[in-house]
Amino acid sequence: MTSRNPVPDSPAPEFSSTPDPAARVTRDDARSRLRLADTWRLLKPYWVSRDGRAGLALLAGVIALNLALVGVNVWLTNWNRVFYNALEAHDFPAFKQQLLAFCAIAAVFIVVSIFKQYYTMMLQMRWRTWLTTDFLSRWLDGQAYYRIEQAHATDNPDQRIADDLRTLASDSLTLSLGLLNSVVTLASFITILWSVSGALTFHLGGTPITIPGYMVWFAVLYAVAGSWLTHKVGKPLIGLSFQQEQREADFRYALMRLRENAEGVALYRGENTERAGLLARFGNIRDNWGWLMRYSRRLVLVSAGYGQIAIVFPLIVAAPRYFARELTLGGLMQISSAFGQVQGALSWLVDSYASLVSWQAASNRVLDFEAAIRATNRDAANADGEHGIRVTQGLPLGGEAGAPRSPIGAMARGGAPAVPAIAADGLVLAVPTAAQHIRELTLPFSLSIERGQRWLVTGPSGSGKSVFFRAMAGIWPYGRGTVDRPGDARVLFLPQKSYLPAGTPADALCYPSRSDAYEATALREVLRACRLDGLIERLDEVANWSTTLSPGEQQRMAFARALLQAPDFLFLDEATSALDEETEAAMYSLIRERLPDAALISIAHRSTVARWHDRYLRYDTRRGGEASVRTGRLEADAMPAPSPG
Ligand SMILES: Nc1ncnc2c1ncn2[C@@H]1O[C@H](COP(=O)(O)OP(=O)(O)OP(=O)(O)O)[C@@H](O)[C@H]1O
Repeated sequence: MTSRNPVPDSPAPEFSSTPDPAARVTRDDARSRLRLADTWRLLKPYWVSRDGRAGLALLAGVIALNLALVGVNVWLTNWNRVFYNALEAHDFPAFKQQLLAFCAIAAVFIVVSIFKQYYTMMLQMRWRTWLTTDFLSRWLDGQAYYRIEQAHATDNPDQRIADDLRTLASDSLTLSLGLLNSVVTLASFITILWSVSGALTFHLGGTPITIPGYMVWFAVLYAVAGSWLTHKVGKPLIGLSFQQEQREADFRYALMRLRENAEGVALYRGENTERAGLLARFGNIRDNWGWLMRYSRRLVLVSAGYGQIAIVFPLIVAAPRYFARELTLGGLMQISSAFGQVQGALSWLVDSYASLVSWQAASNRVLDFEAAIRATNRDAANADGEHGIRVTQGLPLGGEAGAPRSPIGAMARGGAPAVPAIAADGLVLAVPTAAQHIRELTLPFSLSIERGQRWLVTGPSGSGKSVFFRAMAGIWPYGRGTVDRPGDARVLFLPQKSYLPAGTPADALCYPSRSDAYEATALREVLRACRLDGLIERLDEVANWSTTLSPGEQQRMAFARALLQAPDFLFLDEATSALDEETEAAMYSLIRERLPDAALISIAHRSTVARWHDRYLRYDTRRGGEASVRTGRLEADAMPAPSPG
């Protein structure tokens, strides 16, 4: 039997088959660049916000604790000298005394470390909360989330909000506190090292040359060389890390889709195809990981080599003075310790490079996301009826009294409806196709939908009926023309696939309001009216209702929601397609009875729906592909026929 698993059980592959993605990303785009100015623009707003004041206070505390830790280190270095000198002098009482001193140093170190960690974590979460709230608002406001998906403007926004913002907040703090620590450590130890290292004198061409504080210069030289080399070797990792995150998110998304569509896959017995698809995505992760491994190997070679040499480097450099008996063993150990501190502080870049890489990659991903939100908002704001559908706010419903009712499709001069209505003027619907092009679905048409009217929308599958609904909802950006909507109207859309939010049936009925927005008796009543008696006792039961309820039950839930929320305009997109004819009639008669003043607009293929409507909007597809849209009065029980042309 052959296995369909495309990943062999052989030892780890060499990852050599794919081209080096680092070469690609470093060459072409911002994903791999160090974008410190842009990143700062991302980080700054929290610190000047209202919550930022508490954050600043916390930051001050954390900095103070960090400084205290540096102080403890200075204390420890001095202790080193005294302790080793006591050892060298075989001075047992001094040795015991220094052990006690060490206990005090260690106790202070432990307590300060605990609080530093605790408050740093607190600050990280405060900052992350602010960033997450801010980005969630930007993503949800103005329905940017919807337009981003339509335009495929960016990948995996969920991961950018959940993971990249977390990395950004926590690593920004860790890295900047580390940098601060390094600067303070450097300031504290450089004088110590300068004073204890003494001067080095050597002869160059017979001329004696003296370098004062020579250990300091060695430390600086060593750290600068190490940092330069690390940056040279490690820079491609930023782009690779960016891609790794993206591929991980793609894989997770594919797993989630399988979970959500478990029934469909199971019915098709699509496991093998799913496995192949999932493993292919995982293969992308592995490929990139291979390149990450290679570049990390080089980085570790540099940073580990650098760290190892740093252990003996000060001893070697100080050895001439020790063997010339200019230094005691304690002095040598103090020099070694102070050199370690200075060189360690100067090596912040080397030590933090791996974290810097993932921090910059996360920041670049958030910057990308931010740019996508901005671009989609800008496109929406720039929609002028010529380049995108313009949505305007028309007469409020309250302005209706005494206004003349317009005939079907009639518009007042200037394109605005004469009475409060949801109206389209010169509307051309389009859909995006490959490579930033759009395909127009319809010829221009105008119409006005007023309260109390009952429209049936028909036409061939794929002609653009649902797109028409989205345009009337004001969420469809592609096309031309204007959609005018009364600002105060309650408009409810029941899409083909009813949306049931996670939670209880009460949540689903009241959505998008909170579940306590309506009386429980009202909820029970609409459930009963929509023949969902079984849910009455389970109103507050949390379950995965979108997989538990049958499609017909879900459609009746949508009707119950409509009855409860009593909209002024009710759009039904094949909302009874899963119901038998008798139940369908019952649902429509409920709507007619209980919402007599509401405008009802239904998309339907079934002829039985026609009798509940008095007007029609019909798509007639032409040879060129675009559909012309006809409107008219509907005879009783008549489905509008396609036009002969
Ligand atoms: N987000 C989108 N991106 C690109 N094309 C889309 C998008 N949504 C819809 N389309 C395309 O627009 C066309 C019209 O789709 P629409 O869903 O409006 O058809 P419909 O008339 O409602 O069809 P049906 O009767 O089968 O439900 C189709 O060709 C569809 O593939």
